[in-house]
Amino acid sequence: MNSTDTANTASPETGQTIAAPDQAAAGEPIIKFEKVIKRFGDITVLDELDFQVRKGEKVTIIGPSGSGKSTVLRILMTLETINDGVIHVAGKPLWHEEKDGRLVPAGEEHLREMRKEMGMVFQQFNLFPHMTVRRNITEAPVHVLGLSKAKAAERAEKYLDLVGLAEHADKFPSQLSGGQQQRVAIARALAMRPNIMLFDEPTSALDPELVGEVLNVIQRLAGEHDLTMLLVTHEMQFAKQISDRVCFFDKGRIVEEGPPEQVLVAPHETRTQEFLKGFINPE
Ligand SMILES: Nc1ncnc2c1ncn2[C@@H]1O[C@H](COP(=O)(O)OP(=O)(O)OP(=O)(O)O)[C@@H](O)[C@H]1O
Repeated sequence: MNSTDTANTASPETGQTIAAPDQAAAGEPIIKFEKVIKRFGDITVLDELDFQVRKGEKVTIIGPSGSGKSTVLRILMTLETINDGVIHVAGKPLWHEEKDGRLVPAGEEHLREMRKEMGMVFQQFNLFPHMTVRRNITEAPVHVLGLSKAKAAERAEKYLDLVGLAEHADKFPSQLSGGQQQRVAIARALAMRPNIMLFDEPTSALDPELVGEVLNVIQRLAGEHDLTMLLVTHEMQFAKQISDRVCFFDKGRIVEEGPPEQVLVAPHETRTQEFLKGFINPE
């Protein structure tokens, strides 16, 4: 199928036929959710979600517990499937692939390729405890990207330096503070050179005095013009500083979105106003 063709597609889970959008047209957003439905049992977590992120944009998702924020990131990272709808990442369907001119549910190889677009930083760091910091960072570049050990080690050094941990390469995660572990996790994600970085409440497992060092690293990354960032956080002041756009999620839909000065400081929607009452005003 060329870039102007359209085709009918089967939903990855239901097999239902859905219309396929145009591929990779110029100026397309790097992330595009179209009428995405995600259910866990009887609960509809994403309810026909339409959501887009442009290349290089820094977008923060806020919202009450259970509103589907983490699910959006986990679906992008292919850790959760979708029940219906279509997602495009970098102009390609994420959960579908082309076969004989039709979009069909994606196979493992397609998902593996698509994952290379994204790096994710989790709440709980998720480092390999039995590997040194260096090995945590070189593992995927060697085994997934096929880099030589020497090249991967060079990369690890570069990104450890970026997160201010160059001298800790030979330590094990248990020898580091939570803030340092999270910075290693950021270096590990960056070492795959993703176009998109996903952050899922990266500071919520940290003691308050360790939050700043992680936010500083993320803030520095936000200065990277080409890196697209999608961040779930409850750090409203931080969201205000780094975001081009803030999306307020509730019950699997975007209730309000716009520049941080609007959504976080002078929200239009009552639900956004109610939610933000629980936080210190980020003005
Ligand atoms: N693997 C799963 N199995 C069953 N239910 C799940 C699963 N993952 C998430 N859920 C449910 O989906 C809903 C949305 O979860 P999600 O983690 O996306 O919310 P969230 O907005 O990120 O919330 P929080 O701020 O508490 O992390 C919740 O009701 C949650 O219990």
